[in-house]
Order: sequence, then C-alpha cells, then structure tokens
Amino acid sequence: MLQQIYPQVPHSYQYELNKDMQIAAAHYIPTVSAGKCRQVHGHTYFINVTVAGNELDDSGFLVNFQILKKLLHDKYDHTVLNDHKEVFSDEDSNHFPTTEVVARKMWETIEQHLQTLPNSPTCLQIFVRETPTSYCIYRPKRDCSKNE
Ligand SMILES: Nc1nc2c(c(=O)[nH]1)N=C([C@H](O)[C@H](O)COP(=O)(O)OP(=O)(O)OP(=O)(O)O)CN2
Ligand SMILES: [Zn+2]
Repeated sequence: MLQQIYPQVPHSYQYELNKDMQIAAAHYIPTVSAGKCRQVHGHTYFINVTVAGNELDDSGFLVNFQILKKLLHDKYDHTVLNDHKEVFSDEDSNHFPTTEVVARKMWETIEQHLQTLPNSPTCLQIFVRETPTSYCIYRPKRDCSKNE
C-alpha cells in the first residue's frame, strides 16, 4: 500500500521528496448532515507529503524524512482528532476533522516547519486517504511570481 503512486504536482524545482506514513486515529464529524460519520469511528489514514526545493541542507537533505513523520505521525497516531482543540473545532465547519480539513491542517504544520529551514523547501501537496475509497489532496494556491 505504501508504494502507491500519488497524483503529481507539476513544478520546476530540482528536488522533490515524498514521505508516506500511516496514522491510526479516531474522529467524528460534529454535524447531523454527516450522517453515520457523526459517531466516533476510526481510520488508518494513509498520508503522503510532497516537499520540493532547489537547495539541500548541511546533511544533504531537502528536509529530514524523520522530522516530517514526527510532525504528523507522532502528534496524531492513536489519538482522537477532535481532541486536538488547538487544531480542530466542533463549532466551526472549516475546522471539523474532515479529510479536506485534515489535509489542510497537515499542510499548514509542515509548511510552518519548512519556513524555518535555511534551504527554503516548500510543501507542494498533502495526500490523505481516509478509507479505501476516499481520499483528498490539499495543495496551496500557487504564487505565479515565484520560480516554481
Ligand atoms: N467530503 C467528505 N465527505 C465525507 C467525509 C469527509 O471527510 N469529507 N467523511 C466521511 C466519513 O467520515 C467516513 O469516514 C468516510 O466516508 P465514506 O467514504 O462514505 O466511507 P465508506 O467506507 O462508507 O465508503 P464506501 O465506499 O461506501 O465503502 C463521509 N463523507
Ligand atoms: Zn471518518
């Protein structure tokens, strides 16, 4: 499963890395319109993080794969996503732990870290598979003035 090929992001960066990880987590979507998904239930999320850039760091890394895993897997594995109140909210649909929002929040976490790195990599895409039949991709809006 973790050897899946993911949808590609067209870009002109010289380096692109991808990190896969699995996160076992529970969640619920706190609205009647979510139907059965309003009940607490669990998934094994399959996550793929795509990072790109033109410069490597002193270790020859674009970004350390282990840091990417730490930022997402170590934070969310075997937790209830809704319990992360600093990330998700039961009050505002833009912050419910839907596949779409999970992907966006993960992108924000990764990109925030990447912006602290001197070699300036960037996160092009976060792929989140929630079930065998459901996945979402979050990509930031592109700044056409940048050399991407
Ligand atoms: N756009 C979204 N739709 C749904 C989300 C979501 O996050 N974004 N989430 C759910 C549920 O949480 C559920 O976990 C996933 O739903 P679904 O794909 O329907 O899962 P099934 O395993 O039942 O899918 P089948 O293909 O019917 O087996 C619902 N919708
Ligand atoms: Zn679900």
